Amino acid sequence: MTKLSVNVNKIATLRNARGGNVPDLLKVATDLEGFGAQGITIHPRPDERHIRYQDARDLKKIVKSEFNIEGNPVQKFIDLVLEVKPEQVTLVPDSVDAITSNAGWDTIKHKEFLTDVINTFKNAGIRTSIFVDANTKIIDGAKAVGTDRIELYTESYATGYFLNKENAIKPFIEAAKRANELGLGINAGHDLSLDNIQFFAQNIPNLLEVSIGHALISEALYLGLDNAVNMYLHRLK
Ligand SMILES: CC(=O)[C@@H](O)[C@H](O)COP(=O)(O)O
Ligand SMILES: NCC(=O)COP(=O)(O)O
Repeated sequence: MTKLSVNVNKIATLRNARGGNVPDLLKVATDLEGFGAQGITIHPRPDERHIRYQDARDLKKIVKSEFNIEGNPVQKFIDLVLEVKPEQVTLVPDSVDAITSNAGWDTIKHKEFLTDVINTFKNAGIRTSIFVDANTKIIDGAKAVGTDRIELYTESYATGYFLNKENAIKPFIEAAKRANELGLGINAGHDLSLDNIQFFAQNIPNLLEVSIGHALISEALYLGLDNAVNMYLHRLK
């Protein structure tokens, strides 16, 4: 079964727009779990434009499902993750000024750095995942740096889905096949939506987890959070 982890960055974006506590991020996270979400994901960015570092500490106290913290492992992020100790940390190579994540790791070029950071987190008992493109050489490199899992960066799948979904998913099937051969766990995320999730989950063997934020929160404006979560769970069965 593929777990659904809901990324609550957009709830924090909305809250920060007025500077108060509406919507209440902690209540939303608890309610999402009540609706069936099997994980909560956050991606604090250095400018704290949505998730604040304090949110990570506060969420840790109330999240009962799997807590996943994503981000670029700059020292401030590493310190936060080691303090909060989520179940999973996902390393993402995003630049400070990126609007959103826009690339996976070059696991060959950054082999030494990734090996070092992954060791630090694994020694602290935190499962590691690294954000990667669907490329078999990069997956081989992911194995070499010692990560427990990879998170497949699905933007190209989501963009290609409406043009030709068979073509769009091909590299992801290849990448997943290699990851399975190497014993790497497989997560996926970025621009997954109610439109494209079922085809993805049906075609990727041993897909352990998807983290979804932007589309799910947008869809919930029409459907409500409870319905949106349950529609994803139904498509992931
Ligand atoms: C790694 C990934 O794809 C997501 O975490 C995405 O980057 C969400 O971040 P934003 O909400 O800042 O776009
Ligand atoms: N890791 C991907 C994630 O958390 C959510 O990405 P998106 O659904 O907001 O594109």
